Amino acid sequence: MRNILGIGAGYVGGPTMAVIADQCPEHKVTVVDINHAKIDAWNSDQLPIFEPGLDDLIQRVRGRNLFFTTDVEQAIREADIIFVSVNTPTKTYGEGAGLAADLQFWEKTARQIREFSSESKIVVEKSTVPVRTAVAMERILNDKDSDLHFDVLSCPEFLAEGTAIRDLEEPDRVLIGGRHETESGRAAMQTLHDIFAHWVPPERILHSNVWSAELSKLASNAFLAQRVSSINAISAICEKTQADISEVSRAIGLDQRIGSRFLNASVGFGGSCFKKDLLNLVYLCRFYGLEEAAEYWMWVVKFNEYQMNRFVDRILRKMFNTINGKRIVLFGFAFKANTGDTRESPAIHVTHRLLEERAEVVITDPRAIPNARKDLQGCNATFCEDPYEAVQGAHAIAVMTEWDLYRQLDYQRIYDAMEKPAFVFDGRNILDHQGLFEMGFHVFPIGKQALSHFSNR
Ligand SMILES: NC(=O)C1=CN([C@@H]2O[C@H](COP(=O)(O)OP(=O)(O)OC[C@H]3O[C@@H](n4cnc5c(N)ncnc54)[C@H](O)[C@@H]3O)[C@@H](O)[C@H]2O)C=CC1
Ligand SMILES: O=C(O)[C@H]1O[C@H](OP(=O)(O)OP(=O)(O)OC[C@H]2O[C@@H](n3ccc(=O)[nH]c3=O)[C@H](O)[C@@H]2O)[C@H](O)[C@@H](O)[C@@H]1O
Repeated sequence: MRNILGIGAGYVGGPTMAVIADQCPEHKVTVVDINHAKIDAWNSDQLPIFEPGLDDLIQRVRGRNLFFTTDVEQAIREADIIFVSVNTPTKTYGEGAGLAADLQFWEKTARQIREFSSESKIVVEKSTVPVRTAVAMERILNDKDSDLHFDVLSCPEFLAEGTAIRDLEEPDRVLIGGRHETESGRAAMQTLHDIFAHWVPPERILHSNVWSAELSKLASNAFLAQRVSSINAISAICEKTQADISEVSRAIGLDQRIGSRFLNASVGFGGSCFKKDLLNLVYLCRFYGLEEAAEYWMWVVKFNEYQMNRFVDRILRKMFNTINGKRIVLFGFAFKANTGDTRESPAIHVTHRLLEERAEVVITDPRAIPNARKDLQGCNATFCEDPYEAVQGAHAIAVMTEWDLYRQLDYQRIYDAMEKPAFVFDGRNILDHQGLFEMGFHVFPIGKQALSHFSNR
């Protein structure tokens, strides 16, 4: 039996450690966090995050070989292997503000590990960190005055929210970056490999040097974000030319070199990581004097901002250049479906812009209203669980999140409840546009021809 510890009980730490506990019943897995309320929630029936399949998983393993605690000191003392999944947000102060990753939580964790350890341990970077962070960690951990030795491995996490449990149980790959050149480095990599080998086929467990593993994580998110910005750039030209983005996505996605996934045009990408990791990559490129590479990745972020603004500009233009006093209902506030997470959600930016135009903004979402309330503290938006109630007297609906629920609503009932002309701006292209148009709505999808009852004159 091994004692495995996870530090950080957030969107990554909680689900990741739960899957390890489930798949490795002979090991004891402990998860610690400095946030007491979060640990209390993990120990209750109201988990701190919503993720399909998570409740059942936690029921199965909690108290068996998975334990949540705030006792950092004891947990570190007992652990053989420590996975660190603390937050690494964009720095907001000093050198690199607005671009670089803020590693203060990571460094504090490393110092705690050193302080409370009386035996050598393996430390695994699960958090997304800048390339070469492991060197700093090794230097902090491997104090010259101590006989203890810490091997630092990079094992970046690739799960996506909303599908986290499936992604963890059936990963495309697990990446283990370590120091092949030393005996203890090789042994540490093998120990981590053996944990994942409980359920991940060996050909999907890749070994590399630490720097490649760290950089692969930033590169992977940069490519995914770039793909969304690329399809969104094509959506803009579709709207001008009567090409249809769904038809274009399908056509290009059938080329096996391109692939069909992740080609959905949208109001823009959100989530806690794409922008943060792109900015971090930009910072690193600049740090190494690669100005052109930095500019290249910066454009992915800039284009995403343009796409969100384009969406609001269109609402304004189509609603006769004024939305002052008009009730606009956002269908969805989460940054994607099947999560309550709203970090960097395009809905936040869209709400602020609509409020600047003095619209009356009403927000509905099946999971994200508690987070939306926090994001919009001090703003004049209202929240409404029931979409039918939200649309009473509304002038427009803007679909922000691709929840299935919104496909299944009774749109005739909604149309009847709204002011006329009634507008739909589908920021996710999930609704039946023709059907809505036939009911009387004026429909504005992304990257497709508008279906409007007004003549073009
Ligand atoms: N959210 C996601 O889908 C993914 C996130 N990542 C990366 O994983 C890392 C964590 O992300 P999230 O789980 O979303 O963050 P999160 O904010 O949900 O969770 C981080 C947790 O670490 C805790 N923490 C901070 N310092 C601590 C300390 N010294 N001791 C104990 N606990 C401490 C915080 O209280 C918080 O609960 C980030 O680097 C992120 O880039 C990677 C893949 C997916
Ligand atoms: O490092 C991370 O945090 C994670 O970031 C993303 O996962 P996540 O942000 O949870 O969700 P995605 O499914 O990637 O969606 C990100 C954003 O892009 C948008 N998106 C995605 C796909 C698409 O075709 N179109 C589109 O607009 C989504 O709506 C969402 O706002 C990556 O997919 C994960 O591999 C990675 O581990």
